[in-house]
Amino acid sequence: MTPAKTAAPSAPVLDLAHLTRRYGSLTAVDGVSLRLPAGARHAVIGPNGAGKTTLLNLIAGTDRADHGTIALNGTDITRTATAKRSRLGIARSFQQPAVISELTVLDNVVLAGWPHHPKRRGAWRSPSRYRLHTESAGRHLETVGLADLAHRPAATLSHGQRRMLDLAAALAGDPRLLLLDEPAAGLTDGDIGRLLGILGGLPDSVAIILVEHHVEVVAQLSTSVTVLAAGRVLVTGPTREALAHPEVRDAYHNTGTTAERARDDAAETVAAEPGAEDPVPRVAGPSTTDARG
Ligand SMILES: Nc1ncnc2c1ncn2[C@@H]1O[C@H](COP(=O)(O)OP(=O)(O)OP(=O)(O)O)[C@@H](O)[C@H]1O
Repeated sequence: MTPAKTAAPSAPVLDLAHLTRRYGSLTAVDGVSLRLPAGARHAVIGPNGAGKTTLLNLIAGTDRADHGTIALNGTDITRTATAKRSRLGIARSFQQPAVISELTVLDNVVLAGWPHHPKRRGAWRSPSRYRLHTESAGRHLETVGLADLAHRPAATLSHGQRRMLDLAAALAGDPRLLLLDEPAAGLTDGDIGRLLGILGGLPDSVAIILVEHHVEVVAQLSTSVTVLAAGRVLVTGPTREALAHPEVRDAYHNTGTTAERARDDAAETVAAEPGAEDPVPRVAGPSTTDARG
């Protein structure tokens, strides 16, 4: 009997090699290599149009790379369909929360978790199976603080609550890798505090890649950062060092208002940390970058 092929225990949760995506003459993602260990808390930042969302799309499978490879837990998924990637453990939230307003809060999460459930067949025909789905969905709503609103139509939620529901839906498949696209966008300070608490409380079994302009969120949640500029990796390294890197500040300084704000936030955040006056910058070259923080 041939033993089943299993990934080595040390296999990174995600291994991107020379990932490239072109749209006509524009190279949106340009030779990005990145290796993330299990349980990583990794942020991707950069100016508008740097290729951050495109990178998430390539990892999730909603867009295809022209060149390069993607491995999840040691398995090549470069050509794997989006739905299968999702069943393999990749989940994502969107810049605009993907919430179905006509459904209840609970049923949004039930629906998101349904393709992942071992007893998914016939869920809508069997009350007992539907109950299994709702129990699991209820736990995710508790995680994001929406359990009390489970039976309300999603249409009645505030923007912040819709973001939390989108997060609960992403968690519904018990992902190994969670891709978050600007989860703090449009949130109040109170909502951002709640978001930080929720994401900070997720178990290490869930690795997170966070695309975020809000640098305080990046500084608090991530242990490592990749800075993209024009599709290329400008810097990858431990969060404090990456945010303090002079090229990062320059890159942000030369772009629009969001980037300038992020630069200023970064400077303040870094300055507030002990030893911040001694950053040890590390610039990533074109070779694979290990993002252990
Ligand atoms: N489907 C597409 N067709 C053509 N060009 C695209 C497509 N998707 C993205 N682009 C272009 O690729 C570049 C990278 O876009 P992307 O959305 O990944 O940047 P981003 O870093 O996420 O920006 P933002 O911070 O504004 O969300 C941009 O110039 C964008 O206009």
